[in-house]
Amino acid sequence: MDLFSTGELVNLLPYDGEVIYYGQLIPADKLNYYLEQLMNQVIWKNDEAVIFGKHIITKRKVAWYGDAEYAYTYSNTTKHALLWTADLLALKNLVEQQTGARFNSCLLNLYHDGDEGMAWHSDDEKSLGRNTTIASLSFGAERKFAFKHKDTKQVVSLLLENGSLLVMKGTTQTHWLHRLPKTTKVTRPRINLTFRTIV
Ligand SMILES: O=C(O)CCC(=O)C(=O)O
Ligand SMILES: [Fe+2]
Repeated sequence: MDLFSTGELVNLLPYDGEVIYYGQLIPADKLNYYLEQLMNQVIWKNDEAVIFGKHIITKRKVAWYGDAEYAYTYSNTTKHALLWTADLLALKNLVEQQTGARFNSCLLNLYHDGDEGMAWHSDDEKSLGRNTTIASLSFGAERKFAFKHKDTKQVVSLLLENGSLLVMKGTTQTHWLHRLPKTTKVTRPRINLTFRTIV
């Protein structure tokens, strides 16, 4: 999907939030460069969570970068941000230019293949404030992404292409869950960057 030719940006959600898919933001000749750099330069760790009192370590890998060494708590565990690398700063600037929003941190996820995903959740932590804007940049394998309304249970889904940008804003996190479903069809890795604002 190429939305730049028309300049048309549509809200994918029918109500109670705003989700905008910008299509491919990263030039095709830079996609492999970024995937390789992110794979090798980012300090990846297995994610940890405490769910129903149980300590869980995910196969998916995560990293957190930002303007400062923010402490960030989710899934009952606390992480500390590392300072931006040159590549991450370049990507942040590109995303800020495109969206007109400003971000001070980024949560990165590495899914080795379709056997790894992320369950239904909203990014509604207190540290993000109300009606936060989150910009999601994807590299590598194309994956399906879905939203589900918390009350009506309506589902909206789309494909996140290599080099694409998706923005969630307004009341999206209050009213909608989102997830990255697992799939047996994908055998290649995907890296996702979610630029956020810690308030
Ligand atoms: O991998 C993705 O596309 C989304 C990740 C996500 O929802 C998150 O990090 O909160
Ligand atoms: Fe999320």
